[in-house]
Amino acid sequence: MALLAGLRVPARSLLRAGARLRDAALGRWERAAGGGGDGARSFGSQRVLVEPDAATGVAVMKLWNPPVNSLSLDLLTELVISLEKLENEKTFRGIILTSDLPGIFSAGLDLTEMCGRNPAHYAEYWKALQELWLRLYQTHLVVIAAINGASPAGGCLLALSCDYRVLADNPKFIIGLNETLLGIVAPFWFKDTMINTIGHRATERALQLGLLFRPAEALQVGVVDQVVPEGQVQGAALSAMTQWLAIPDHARQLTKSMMRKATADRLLTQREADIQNFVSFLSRDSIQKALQVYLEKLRQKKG
Ligand SMILES: CCCCC/C=C/C(=O)SCCNC(=O)CCNC(=O)[C@H](O)C(C)(C)COP(=O)(O)OP(=O)(O)OC[C@H]1O[C@@H](n2cnc3c(N)ncnc32)[C@H](O)[C@@H]1OP(=O)(O)O
Repeated sequence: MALLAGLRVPARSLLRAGARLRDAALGRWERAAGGGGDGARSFGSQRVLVEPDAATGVAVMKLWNPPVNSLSLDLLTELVISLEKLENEKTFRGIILTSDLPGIFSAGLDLTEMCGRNPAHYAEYWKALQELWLRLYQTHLVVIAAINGASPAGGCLLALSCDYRVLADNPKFIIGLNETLLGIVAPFWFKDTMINTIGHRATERALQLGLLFRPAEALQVGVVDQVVPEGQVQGAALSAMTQWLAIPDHARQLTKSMMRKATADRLLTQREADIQNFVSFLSRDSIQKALQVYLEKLRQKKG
């Protein structure tokens, strides 16, 4: 709780109010001044701020969906649009993906999109998630995750879909695919993305146990490539970017495609079936109950 003009106001409400104010003030991020170097203007949407630097060809993409950057339908849609926009600009060769919320990279899929809705909504939501993953995983741009906060489940998937991961060293910044802890199952393409990063055995253990790794463990198992002190994440990501961008684009892009195509194709060939699986899984009473109990626990945590 925080004290405001003699009233006791929950800290979270203040954060939300502040968030709304900032949103209004920035006019959906379309700031005339722009944050990018070389005269490039910031652009983006309500939940995704893009700071392009035309001089280096690198854009910093910041997630901002308070309170925890959960991957709501809106955020997924806005991410796809921002990514597509950068891909279509010849000037850009790399993206640093990070969060604009303190202490949170992304809390993963938005549980409120998965609870108490109708099958059509679940289908639309899952299709949007597939869309984002397919685009992020296969983009010809170099994408480096500057993970400056907790990154469970879908948040971890986002990071794993990038080319390189830098994590800030804070024991609260856990990362992993913890779906089993919620009584749900990580889909095959989440699993494949992790296998491609840390191997089969480490993935099997991580997925069955729903492991959320602290920075040192995440580095050891290979979920992230680098751990740096808090405050140095973006700088370290930019340094890593220099190395990636030193490679001729065509050679690196063809290699990326060669490494990732089979995994992406596996989803592409069964997209509709994957949506139907998700809808029917989520429509089970037992799953709805498990998700509601989990969400309730999260809500009561601070009480
Ligand atoms: C069925 C097929 C499988 C699909 C695959 C699923 C993938 C997923 O991604 S499922 C989502 C998994 N995510 C999690 O398990 C993370 C849950 N959240 C947390 O552990 C924590 O919130 C945190 C570590 C990310 C941040 O902690 P903290 O800063 O202490 O914030 P609070 O826990 O107090 O949460 C604040 C606020 O946000 C709500 N919330 C948290 N996570 C989610 C979420 N994933 N979706 C929707 N809402 C979320 C939380 O309930 C609080 O709400 P209020 O009480 O209304 O303020």
